[in-house]
Amino acid sequence: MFNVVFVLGPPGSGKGTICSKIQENLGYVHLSAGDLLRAERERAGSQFGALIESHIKNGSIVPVEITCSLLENAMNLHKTANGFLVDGFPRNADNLSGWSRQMSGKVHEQFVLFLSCPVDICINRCLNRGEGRTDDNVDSLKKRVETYNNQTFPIIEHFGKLNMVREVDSERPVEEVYEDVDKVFEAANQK
Ligand SMILES: Nc1ncnc2c1ncn2[C@@H]1O[C@H](COP(=O)(O)OP(=O)(O)OP(=O)(O)O)[C@@H](O)[C@H]1O
Ligand SMILES: Nc1ccn([C@H]2C[C@H](O)[C@@H](COP(=O)(O)O)O2)c(=O)n1
Ligand SMILES: [Mg+2]
Repeated sequence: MFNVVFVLGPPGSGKGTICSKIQENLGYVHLSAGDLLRAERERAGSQFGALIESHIKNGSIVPVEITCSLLENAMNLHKTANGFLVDGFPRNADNLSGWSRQMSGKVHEQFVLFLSCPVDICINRCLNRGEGRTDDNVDSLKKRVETYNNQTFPIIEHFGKLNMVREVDSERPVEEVYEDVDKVFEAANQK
C-alpha cells in the first residue's frame, strides 16, 4: 500500500518548491500532476496532447482518467518510496471520485498539506516564475484562480471535514514554510 500526501494550494503557492525539499529530506517521491500532464502533452504519439494543452491554457481540469493513470504509472516506477507527494491533485470533484474508483485499496492517504497564500502574491510569483509556462500569463491565471476558488477549495474543505488538512502559511520565506512543513510530517509519521 502506497502512502500518499496530497499537496494543494492556489497556483503559485509554492507546492512544487516545498515538495522538492520534502523529497530531498524525507524520501517521499514528488509527483506533480501538472508536470505529468505537461510531459504527456510533449510525448510523441500522445493522443491527449491537444486536449491537455487546451485545459492548461484555460485553467480548467483535465478528465481524471488521464491524470490518475499518469499518477498511478509514476507511482509504480517507485515501489520502494517512503511515500508520494501528489502535488496539485485532487483538484475537483471529478479528480476525487476518479481517484477513489481507481486507487482505493492501493493507497493510504495520510493527510492533505494545504499551502495557503493570498492570491495576489501567488499571481505575482507565477508571473515572475520564468519557466515559460503557457499558462503563466494574466488571462490564464485569472481562470486558474477561478478554478481554484470554485472547484479546488471545496475539495480542501471536504478533507477538512475529515480532519485531514494540515495548513501551512506559505506567504513566508521558503525556509520558514519548510520548517513548519517538516513538523507536520514529523507529527504524521510518529503515529
Ligand atoms: N515561499 C516563497 N516565497 C517566495 N517565492 C516563492 C515561495 N515559494 C515558491 N516561490 C516561487 O514562486 C514561484 C511558484 O512556485 P511553485 O512553482 O513552487 O508554485 P506551485 O504552487 O507549484 O505553482 P503551480 O500551481 O502554478 O504549479 C516560483 O518561482 C518559486 O520559486
Ligand atoms: N489535477 C490536475 C492538475 C493539473 N491540471 C492542469 C490544469 C492546471 O491549470 C495545469 C497546471 O497545473 P499546476 O502545474 O499548476 O499544478 O495542469 C489538471 O488538469 N488536473
Ligand atoms: Mg507546481
